[in-house]
Amino acid sequence: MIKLTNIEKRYGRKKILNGVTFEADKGQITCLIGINGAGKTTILQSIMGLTPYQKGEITIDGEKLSPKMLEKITYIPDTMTLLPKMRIKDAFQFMDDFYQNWNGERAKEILEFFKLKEDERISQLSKGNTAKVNLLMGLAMEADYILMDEPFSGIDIFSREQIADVFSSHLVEDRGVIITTHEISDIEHLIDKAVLLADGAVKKEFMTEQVREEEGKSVIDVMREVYQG
Ligand SMILES: Nc1ncnc2c1ncn2[C@@H]1O[C@H](COP(=O)(O)OP(=O)(O)OP(=O)(O)O)[C@@H](O)[C@H]1O
Repeated sequence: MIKLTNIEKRYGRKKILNGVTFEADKGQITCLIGINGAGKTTILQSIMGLTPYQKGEITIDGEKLSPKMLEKITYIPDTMTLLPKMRIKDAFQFMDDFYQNWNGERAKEILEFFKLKEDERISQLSKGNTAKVNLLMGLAMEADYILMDEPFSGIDIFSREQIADVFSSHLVEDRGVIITTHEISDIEHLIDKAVLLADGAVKKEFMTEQVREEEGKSVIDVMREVYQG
């Protein structure tokens, strides 16, 4: 489990996170939901130790962040980090050379799933295919937890559907996934837990199925109550 307790984060004098507390379990997809600037990326970066926070605690399977614990997590940012000149197969080779927990078989499996060709150059990928390659690079790492920043943002409906299919496949099954979004409607059916953010804090955290079954509400219904009510 990834557990955040009372995380406070400032950029200069501006408080971005003001006591963020939530948990993300293995075997579940947890979705951080909030408007642009709510602090979603900052939360993922804090978990990864990429940005310092001033107060609070983050633990992974009960232990504090350390380089060893970070091996359990893979972070998929919302921007392409591979060199534009590379072909997909070069990226695979690079990962194989430098990362012990790179699973080349799985990378090829996902490549086929997305119907991408390993000869394609990173610079020539469409926006949707860029998102798919980003996702692929993260999912092919042997990690217990996957953090993904806006994996569905700005891409067409067909690419979104393909990406959604990966989320409900064995490629994600046992892992703990945290994804961020400011647009829940397309992915509501995929997520197990929703964490609603506003004003630097968690306004509500709930299991989507429980709320659906016990209260007959969708995630969007709950969002309306929290953000507009
Ligand atoms: N390096 C930085 N220096 C100063 N302020 C920053 C920095 N990075 C982010 N911020 C501010 O922190 C706040 C939260 O940003 P963050 O990117 O975490 O939000 P977000 O919820 O991921 O937004 P989006 O949906 O647009 O990606 C914003 O007000 C942003 O301007």
